[in-house]
Amino acid sequence: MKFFLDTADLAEIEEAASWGALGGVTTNPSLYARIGGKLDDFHAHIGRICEIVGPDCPVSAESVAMTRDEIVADGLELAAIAPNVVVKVPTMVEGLAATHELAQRGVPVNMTLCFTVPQALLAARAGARYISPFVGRFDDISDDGLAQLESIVTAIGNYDFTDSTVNGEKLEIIAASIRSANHVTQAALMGADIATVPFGVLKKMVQHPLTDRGLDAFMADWEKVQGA
Ligand SMILES: O=P(O)(O)OC[C@H]1O[C@](O)(CO)[C@@H](O)[C@@H]1O
Repeated sequence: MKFFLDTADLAEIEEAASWGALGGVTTNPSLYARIGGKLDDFHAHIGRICEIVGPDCPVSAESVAMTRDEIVADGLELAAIAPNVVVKVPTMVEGLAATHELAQRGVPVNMTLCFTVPQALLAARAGARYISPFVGRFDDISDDGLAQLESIVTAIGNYDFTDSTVNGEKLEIIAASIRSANHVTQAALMGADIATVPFGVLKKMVQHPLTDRGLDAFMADWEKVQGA
């Protein structure tokens, strides 16, 4: 499993990148609004993220257009920011058509707001590079987000999907809307390719009380050795 950071916050991205386990970044309009982002700085901000993570880490930037032609135009502009930009497109009819065209023009697409197996299969058929099923938002409405993710992982895994770009990259599933380290564990066990996690969850993934307790004991014993 690869880990993407789900944030538009440059300090969080810099910190997570320094840990050496960061595989990419996902942003969305809400995350950009959360850091006080301004419309006319959006492209430059995505460029800064791409620079921090380097060319091997995909950075998802979302189109906010609603028609296929506008999404394609938007997507081409976003893709021109840096070679590692992935255009995020909502799973809807106009989004499918735009994904198909963008992929054929060599632009990798991450289909977002994906909740069901039929949506995921259509996104895959349209040529998406990534599909982002949301886990936490199902939990928010008293449904089982992990069970929904598992259905999508199983259904997509029944076929051999590649995206529609020239090189035909393997389609990857991004477990999105992740709320806890346990979401990550379960997503990995069911074989999701990627988890995109908020920085708070990434920090929790490193922690365990037995690690803390063991470290305290080792440090205390080492003090004894030094005093002997
Ligand atoms: O439910 P949340 O925590 O807002 O997460 C929404 C998800 O949507 C995405 O835009 C999907 O890629 C991610 O950025 C995020 O994981």
